[in-house]
Amino acid sequence: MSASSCTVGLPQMKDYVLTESLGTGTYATVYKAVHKGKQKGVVAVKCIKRSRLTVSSMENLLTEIKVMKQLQHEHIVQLSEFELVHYSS
Ligand SMILES: Nc1ncnc2c1ncn2[C@@H]1O[C@H](COP(=O)(O)OP(=O)(O)OP(=O)(O)O)[C@@H](O)[C@H]1O
Repeated sequence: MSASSCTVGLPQMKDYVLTESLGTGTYATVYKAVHKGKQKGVVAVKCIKRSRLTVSSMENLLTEIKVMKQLQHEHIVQLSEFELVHYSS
């Protein structure tokens, strides 16, 4: 899959170019992205809207990240990394 050159309005990340939206959930939008260094190829980047998080949903999210980091299974998406980025939408 190739990266689109039009990324206006998409969150900017240091190591990834976000190319298109894949879907939106309660707290986040998930984008297709390409690793700039090409080592990781095409990935899904989940961008969580901080303004939508309550204290308890933030705690749930941190627990989810902790658990996802430990899971390794062929039928479960592998969490690669977690990064805190500020952007205006
Ligand atoms: N790894 C992925 N690859 C491709 N698309 C994805 C991936 N993860 C999520 N998506 C898409 O993005 C959407 C939003 O995902 P997200 O995890 O934010 O919410 P959800 O779990 O679907 O819903 P909710 O948070 O409301 O329970 C999904 O419904 C799916 O369409």
